[in-house]
Amino acid sequence: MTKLSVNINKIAVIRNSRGGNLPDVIEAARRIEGFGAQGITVHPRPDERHIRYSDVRELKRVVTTEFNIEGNPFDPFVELVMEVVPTQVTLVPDAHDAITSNAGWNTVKYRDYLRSRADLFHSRGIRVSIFVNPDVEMVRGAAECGADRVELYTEGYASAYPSNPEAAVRDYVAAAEEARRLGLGLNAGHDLNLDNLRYFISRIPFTDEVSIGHALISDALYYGLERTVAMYLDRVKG
Ligand SMILES: CC(=O)[C@@H](O)[C@H](O)COP(=O)(O)O
Ligand SMILES: NCC(=O)COP(=O)(O)O
Repeated sequence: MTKLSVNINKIAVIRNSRGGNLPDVIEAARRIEGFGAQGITVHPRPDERHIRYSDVRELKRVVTTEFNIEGNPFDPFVELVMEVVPTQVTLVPDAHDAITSNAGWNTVKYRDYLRSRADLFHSRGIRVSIFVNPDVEMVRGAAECGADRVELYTEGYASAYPSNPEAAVRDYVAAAEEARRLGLGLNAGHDLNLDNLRYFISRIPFTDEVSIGHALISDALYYGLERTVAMYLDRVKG
């Protein structure tokens, strides 16, 4: 079964636009779990433009499903994750000024660095996922780093899907099969949405988890949060 982890960054964006605590990201996380999502994802960025480090600490106290923290393992991020001890940490190679994640790791070039970070997180029992492009060499590299899972960066899939779904998913199927052959778990995320999600899952049914934020929170403006979570849960059934 593929789990749906809802990325709540965008709820924090709205809150931060006015100061105060509306909408309340903690209450939103509680409701999202109550509506059936199997995980909560946050991606605190160094400028704290959406999720703040203080949100992450508070969320740890209320999240009862899988808690996934994403980010580049700079020292302050590592300290936060080691303190909070989420279910999973997803290592993403974001530049400080990146608008959003725009590439996976080069797991060959950064093998020693990633391995040292993975060892550290494992020492607290935290599952480690490494964000990679759909490239079998990068999946093999992630295994060499000691990752438990890879997260396939699905922006390329999402942008190519409308014109040719079969071509869009091809590299992802190959990367996913390599991950499975190596005994790695498989996550996927970025720009997944109500249109492209079912096909992805139908082609890679052994996907362990998808993390979805931007489209899901946008859809919630049209359909409401409860109905939107239900619609995404329906899509991940394949
Ligand atoms: C890792 C990833 O794919 C991103 O989608 C990210 O988690 C979203 O971050 P933003 O909400 O900052 O765009
Ligand atoms: N790991 C991807 C994620 O958490 C959400 O990405 P997006 O749906 O906001 O593009």
